[in-house]
Amino acid sequence: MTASDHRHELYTVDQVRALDRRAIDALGIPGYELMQRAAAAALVCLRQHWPRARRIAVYCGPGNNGGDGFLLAALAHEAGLHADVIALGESQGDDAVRARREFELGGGTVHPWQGSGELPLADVQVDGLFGTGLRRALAPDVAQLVRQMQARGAPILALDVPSGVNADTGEVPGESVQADVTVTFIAAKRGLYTAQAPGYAGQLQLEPLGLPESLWHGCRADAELLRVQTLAPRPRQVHKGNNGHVLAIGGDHGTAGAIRLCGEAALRGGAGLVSVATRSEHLVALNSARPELMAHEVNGPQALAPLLERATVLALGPGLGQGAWGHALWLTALESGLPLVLDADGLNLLAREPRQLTGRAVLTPHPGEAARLLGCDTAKIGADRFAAARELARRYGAIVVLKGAGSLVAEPEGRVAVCPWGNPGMASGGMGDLLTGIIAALLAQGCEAWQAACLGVGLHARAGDLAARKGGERGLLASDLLEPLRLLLNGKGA
Ligand SMILES: NC(=O)C1=CN([C@@H]2O[C@H](COP(=O)(O)OP(=O)(O)OC[C@H]3O[C@@H](n4cnc5c(N)ncnc54)[C@H](OP(=O)(O)O)[C@@H]3O)[C@@H](O)[C@H]2O)[C@@H](O)CC1
Ligand SMILES: Nc1ncnc2c1ncn2[C@@H]1O[C@H](COP(=O)(O)OP(=O)(O)O)[C@@H](O)[C@H]1O
Ligand SMILES: [K+]
Repeated sequence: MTASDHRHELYTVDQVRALDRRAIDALGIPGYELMQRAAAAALVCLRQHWPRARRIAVYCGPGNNGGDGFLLAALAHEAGLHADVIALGESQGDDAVRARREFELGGGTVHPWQGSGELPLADVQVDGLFGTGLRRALAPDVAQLVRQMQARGAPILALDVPSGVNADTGEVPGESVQADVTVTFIAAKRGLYTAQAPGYAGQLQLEPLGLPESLWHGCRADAELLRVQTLAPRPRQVHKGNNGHVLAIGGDHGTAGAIRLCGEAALRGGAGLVSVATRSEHLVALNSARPELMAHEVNGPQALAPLLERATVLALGPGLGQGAWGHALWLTALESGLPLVLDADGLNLLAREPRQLTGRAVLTPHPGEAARLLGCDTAKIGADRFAAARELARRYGAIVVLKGAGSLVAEPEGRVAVCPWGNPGMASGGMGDLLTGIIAALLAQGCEAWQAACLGVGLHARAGDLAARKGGERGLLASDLLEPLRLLLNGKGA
């Protein structure tokens, strides 16, 4: 295995620092050498993305991220590019000071940033302000610089991390550079893939800097990136009874759409049979819109009982409401002990009446629902989505999908996977109902809860990307994902 095989592993900032230290102390590669390798890799990346660039402007902060910037500017200058360097204050630390001197010895001039002023013209701007050392929101004068860089309009290559993004959590506590490309060094930082970071990192490129495999021995990643996965082909002789029977429960007065989308997604996700337990007024519409769904009038727990006997998996919550009807069905469904996906009001009821879930259970909260389940505010969830997802999984004894850009899948023992797909077109009503149905269908076909959640989240997000590629992000409807979902599930359309 080579270092490049670690690109699906995600690390915390502390872990990346430990890897840096190990490269220096155990492998004997000086920090300055790593900085030189980072600068050289970044210049290659810059020239690959912008082969016609002749003038670059490099913005350097006081730490080692700035050091990377100075050395990149020195290399660019040697290669015949015009490189302007703008520095935030004095450089700190031996390597950064030496890098700055190297640039100056090569004939370069460093322009200190005075808090205001014109920025140089450039074909590409390089962000070497802050990397993994960012510890707080950018100060007003730095935020002003970032706004001016952005207003310049030239594309931005961020070194290691877009300045302003917390590489551990993906949180952006104030202003941040919005990069077109981020070239990140040695190991993938987990925070670049979730929360607000995906909106700032642009295209992510990992450069392992030629470090040997032995660097990773004994260093476990904190999380992993989801990979493209599909199910094995179906055996020729299967019948519908082999593919499970999903019972979708929900659709109180006025919310028929949620349970219909969930049921349709379960069908398109490959469940053998899908029943819907809902209010009587929805039956005609459900039957005529999607005759393959078996819609049942359920007035209360007694009518639910025979449906529970036939079901193998439950999708509990879309449009369920939190009134007496929804609550009674929720209790009866949970008591059945069937494998289930719990979403929407199914989660809100769980927040009201907390309990450990047993057996195969997947919870799919968005940050608002997650906050209710943990008894905190939504901002706290966004401040560390990794911690929130892990705590939810532990507290409720279930697999948890924390939705939103860079959805996380967490299990009670602490394993976390991050979804690199999906797009802002998916920020529209009904998308979550679809995910519930897909995961339920995968459980029904025999997947374990972790596998169903990972595969379901990946298929849902990739279906969203495929649908958006066809017609654009704005105006994307949840039901537009159903056809691409079917293609991807069968290994087509990628
Ligand atoms: N080590 C290695 O082997 C390798 C490291 N590499 C590179 O080094 C980077 C990490 O370097 P780093 O640790 O020096 O941190 P960096 O991101 O430059 O920032 C620290 C400085 O910023 C300051 N500061 C922080 N937040 C601030 C704020 N909001 N507003 C204002 N100031 C703020 C902070 O000040 P302090 O908080 O200490 O007061 C300190 O002065 C890494 O991302 C990669 O690019 C590569 O070369 C490969 C090998
Ligand atoms: N900006 C985005 N990038 C990627 N995925 C997104 C984005 N916005 C929403 N999604 C996905 O769409 C789904 C929305 O779910 P949810 O908020 O429960 O919607 P609803 O309640 O309307 O069904 C989630 O799977 C979420 O991860
Ligand atoms: K940076």
